[in-house]
Amino acid sequence: MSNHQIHVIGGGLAGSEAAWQLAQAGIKVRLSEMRGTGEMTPAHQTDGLAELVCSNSFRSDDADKNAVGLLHQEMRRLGSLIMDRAEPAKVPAGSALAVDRHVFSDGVTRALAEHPNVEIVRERIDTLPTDGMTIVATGPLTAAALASSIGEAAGMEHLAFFDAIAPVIHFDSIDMEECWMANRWDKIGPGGGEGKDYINCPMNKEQYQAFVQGLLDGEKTEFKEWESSTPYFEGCMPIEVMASRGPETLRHGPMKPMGLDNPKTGRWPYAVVQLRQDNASGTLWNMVGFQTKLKHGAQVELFRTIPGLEKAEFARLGGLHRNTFIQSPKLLDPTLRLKSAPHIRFAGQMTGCEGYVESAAIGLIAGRFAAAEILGQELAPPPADTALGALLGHVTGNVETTDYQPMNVNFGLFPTLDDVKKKQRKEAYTARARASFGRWLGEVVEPA
Ligand SMILES: Cc1cc2nc3c(=O)[nH]c(=O)nc-3n(C[C@H](O)[C@H](O)[C@H](O)COP(=O)(O)OP(=O)(O)OC[C@H]3O[C@@H](n4cnc5c(N)ncnc54)[C@H](O)[C@@H]3O)c2cc1C
Repeated sequence: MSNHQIHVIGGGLAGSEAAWQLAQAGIKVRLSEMRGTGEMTPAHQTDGLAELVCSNSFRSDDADKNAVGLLHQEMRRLGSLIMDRAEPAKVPAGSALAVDRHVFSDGVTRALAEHPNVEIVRERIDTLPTDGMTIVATGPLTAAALASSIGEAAGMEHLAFFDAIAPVIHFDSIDMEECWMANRWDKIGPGGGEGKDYINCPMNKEQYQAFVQGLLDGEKTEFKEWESSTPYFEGCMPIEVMASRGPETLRHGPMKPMGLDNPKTGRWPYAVVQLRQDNASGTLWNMVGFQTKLKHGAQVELFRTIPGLEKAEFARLGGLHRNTFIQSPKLLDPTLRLKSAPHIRFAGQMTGCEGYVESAAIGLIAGRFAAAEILGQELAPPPADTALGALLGHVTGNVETTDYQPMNVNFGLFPTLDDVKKKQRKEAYTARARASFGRWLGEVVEPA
């Protein structure tokens, strides 16, 4: 079958889902996957499509109280292959959806191999196609030649080789009695304002020393050899690496107290942890300079010792891995097409979503957008108050971020519901999303 109508590059979570959506819409797909030719990414271990490279969990399956559970539900309503093949591969994991990774990957591979509209070709693609409709879904570990071809098309400065990420916290879990808003030296930023852009969490000497010790002692994620060859970005050094350089290093770096008068004491604290607004609505706040490779459990335990963050809820925890992603809000249009070359769409983690489910979800909607385009139909993006719409908004720039970084789906990406009591807010978000998603589905034209 060489008369394909679309070329999907990468048979991971996103590419498999995109290919499935297209095939189900009656479109002939060529799906190129380099594994199976003797090539391997540094993290994959098999030739199977949609291989899960690390944990075997799709996280919470609770569609009433959890944003990723809601995303599962929306994907199921759209006939997701990933969600469908997860079902028979399920292993017990409480309220989470976890799978036997081999059963799961075999199921996805078989479904695509048996589909009459899909041709799976084991080949490595080294350059972005100059014509023909294409979806690029080659993931965070995109092979080097294609990564540099993408860099040329996207502008090299837009292709990030990402290393460390800092945690992001839900605003309504921060104790603002303990913290205060201020800029260093009360400086007014370029965007104007009152010089009160940052949330500052004060520490005394004992708290600081215990915190530094906690960083040094905390359990770290071990990295494979390949990660040691990926250089850190300037200014993106993991915090525990800085802490290991000396007890005062952090007090002269990201935890510097200078110019930050605590209104309770009228003096600078011994050290300060600063949080910077991460989204336009102010529901998410980023821990400035706190990129880390501490294990997730160790991060939660240690960061909750910071005054004001005792009850912090994390929208994202810090992490470190090689990650190729593009500055999607700048480069892509609302249907994930590269503005400078609209025959190319991007999908999956390449677009700056984070996680298996999110990558598959962006693959799903990229497949649907491409199918609609080929069939001459209109497909409006899902509404911003649905999980899929909120995630797509993060990727395509409907939600403004001060610094575009990969992110899991979470309620902080949804339009706010301030008039609902905090206890009932999660259910209110999901109820609103379900109604909105249902209305949108009503408008989606399914192919005959
Ligand atoms: C080390 C590591 C650990 C992770 N752990 C987790 C975790 O525990 N939980 C979680 O939710 N997420 C995790 N992630 C994130 C996870 O990888 C992604 O969320 C998800 O797999 C991305 O889906 P994707 O389809 O975008 O990319 P992938 O699933 O990586 O698929 C991309 C595919 O493209 C292929 N490919 C690459 N280059 C080419 C080329 N030039 N030509 C042809 N094919 C190519 C690859 O072989 C691969 O099959 C981890 C990521 C990494 C790197």
